[in-house]
Amino acid sequence: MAHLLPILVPTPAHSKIHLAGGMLSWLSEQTLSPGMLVRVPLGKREVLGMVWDRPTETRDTPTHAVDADKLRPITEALTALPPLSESWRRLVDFTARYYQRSAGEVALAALPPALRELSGEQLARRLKKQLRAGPNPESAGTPVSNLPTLTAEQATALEALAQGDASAPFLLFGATGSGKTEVYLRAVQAMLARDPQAQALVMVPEINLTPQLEARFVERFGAAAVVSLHSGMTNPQRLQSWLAAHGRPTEEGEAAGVIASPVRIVLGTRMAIFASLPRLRLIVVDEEHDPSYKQQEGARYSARDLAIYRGRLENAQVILGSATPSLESWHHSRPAEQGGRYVRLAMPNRVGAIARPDAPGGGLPLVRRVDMRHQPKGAVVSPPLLAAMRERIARGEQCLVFLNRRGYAPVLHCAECDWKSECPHCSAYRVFHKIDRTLRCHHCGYTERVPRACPSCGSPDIRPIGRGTEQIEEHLAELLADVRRPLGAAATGEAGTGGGPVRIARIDADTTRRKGELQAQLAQVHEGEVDVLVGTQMIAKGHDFRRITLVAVINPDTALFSSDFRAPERLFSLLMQVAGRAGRDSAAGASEVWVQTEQPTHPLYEALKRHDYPAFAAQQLLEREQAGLPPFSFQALVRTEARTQEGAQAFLNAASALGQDAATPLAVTLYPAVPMSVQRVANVERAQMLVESASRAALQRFLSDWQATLHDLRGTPEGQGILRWAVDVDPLAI
Ligand SMILES: Nc1ncnc2c1ncn2[C@@H]1O[C@H](COP(=O)(O)OP(=O)(O)OP(=O)(O)O)[C@@H](O)[C@H]1O
Ligand SMILES: [Zn+2]
Repeated sequence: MAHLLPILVPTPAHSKIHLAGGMLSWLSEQTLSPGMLVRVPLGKREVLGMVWDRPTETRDTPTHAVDADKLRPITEALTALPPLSESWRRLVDFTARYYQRSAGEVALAALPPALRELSGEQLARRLKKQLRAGPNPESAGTPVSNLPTLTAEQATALEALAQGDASAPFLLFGATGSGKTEVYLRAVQAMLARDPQAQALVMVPEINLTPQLEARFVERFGAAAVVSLHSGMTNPQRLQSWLAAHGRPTEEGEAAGVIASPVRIVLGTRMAIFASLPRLRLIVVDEEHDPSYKQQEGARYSARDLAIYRGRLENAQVILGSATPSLESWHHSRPAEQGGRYVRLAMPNRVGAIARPDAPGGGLPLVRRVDMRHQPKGAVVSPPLLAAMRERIARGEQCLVFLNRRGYAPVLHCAECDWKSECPHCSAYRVFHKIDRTLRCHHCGYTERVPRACPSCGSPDIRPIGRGTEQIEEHLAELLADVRRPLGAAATGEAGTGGGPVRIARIDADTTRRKGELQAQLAQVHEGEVDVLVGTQMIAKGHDFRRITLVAVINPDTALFSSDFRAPERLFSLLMQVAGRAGRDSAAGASEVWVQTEQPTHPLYEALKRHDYPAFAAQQLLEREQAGLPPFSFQALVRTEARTQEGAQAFLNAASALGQDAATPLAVTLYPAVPMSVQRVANVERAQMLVESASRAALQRFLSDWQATLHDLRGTPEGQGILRWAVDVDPLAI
């Protein structure tokens, strides 16, 4: 007898099936349990699908009308692969519901792309191969012997973690260099020892931090115990990691779906939150405040927030770690009497400082502000900063110069006619890159040779305005041309280049395009072959540089005046992170952070000077509360793209008018449509509309009812001009 199976398939975002949750029905001769992969005919194509749970009254997955004549059989079932777990499926359901997408889209996007290509037979062969070749991950959890002695702060935090249960997530609030990674390593170790089957998931915000983390975990637990999952991997590599984490069927129990030896530790970026981890017991989210945890297309999920949800589903302990937590997480970790739900663990001191209690400020660098209003006009690097850098270099120490803007200059300008290097396709300027003499749009990629004369009036007097990392690198080379590296053996690096000229290196997206370049450049810094490192936020976070004793921030002020209410939070955490790269080796002399600013008394810099995140957070939260902003309210953005700005806004305003009756009783506010801050990209006009409520439940309720309205609008005159629209729940950039 044939069985009727509900199956999730990937569906185009605006189709009717999508609205129905992306679920359709097919016939199958075998009974297949939910979570199994199948290949099914869909229209003229054949696609990968996943058997899903039957909708129940309690779960409001809409049922798709079944037309008996049109029912088709599945092509095949990929029975070699054990089904995805119940809690994995509930994670997908939740993600789809919360972020207003279809479960089909979320589920299929969460699988490694290479799975889509494999037939049942090919997959079975792969699994057999992996079974034969695979190491035995069960041997993991017995780490190397000579572990560092824990600091008192680390020991206290670990004790609390050991006593905690999965019901309350932890926020590990640890200064930069306080040894948070060691806490993660020990927490994972303890979990693996306690439960011989347990799996741990450790997430970092950026791919460029995974090799470093992987090295530390592999060193501790052995290569067999660890796999990585991130978008920098090839499809076959990703499939292999994914299968290792999912576990294979035991040789005897293939049909029974018995899983053997899934790998114990998965390290990854945000996508790893959807890894199949059938025995997940611990989730670590490092640098939990980082905006990279938010997916910016498709289902716009926050991997940090999903970690909390998944922890609850799987009964797994969750540890969020940061020196500058997101204000949301900070607020959740207020004392329980005040309604806090997370447990806050503080590690205010650096590892080195604990060994040397005389070190001031917990071993954190001294922050100095340079008032740029009192410096020579036009100075890019102020004289006192330059003098300090020369001194450091002469002593064989390294300096890091941070500027969050790549290229040579953000604009090229004609003094004669006021022409600027605007992008013809975007409402933005093209950036001047001197190295290859190009003008490049950082939004659409449009690139041209730099003109010899002004394209508008022909004047040869065209000049760069403002500066990027390329220019700072060039400028510093001139300013430091007469400085020699010291001759002492300790400071000359492997290459023995003492007495030679100063070495300046630049690390940003332009210097690290090719695979391996970033790692090679970082290695040079670690080996002491570089005296001055210039870079963007790419070098600001996470790296454990041992010889940097001076960090300079060239021009952070612009972020103080942004219209985005999260700009100060982002700036503060970026500055704390970059400051955290200085003086990580306690053996080095006192380290410093120099901030060049025209607003030296700004409260943000005052708090930075004291390394006082709690004071900064308290002040920001007070402002947010008074203004009714997150975390005291909940937001979603609807974004549209159209050929004209009027078209983009017309859709939003029509949607708003149609939603008003439902919004009012729920106390949901619909704001007017506005152009996005970069209004036009690649000749497409963009607009957005904010939806806000003091209640998360009310906002959710409104959005899910409103979805159908938005879908239907596409067929009306107001919807005609629209190319795309999307809902972003809990948006990070407004
Ligand atoms: N108990 C310890 N004893 C000696 N060294 C330690 C100890 N714990 C950590 N370290 C070392 O201290 C340095 C800083 O630790 P780690 O990188 O874990 O800091 P972190 O808190 O993650 O910093 P950041 O937030 O800046 O990334 C590392 O080189 C690490 O090996
Ligand atoms: Zn452009």
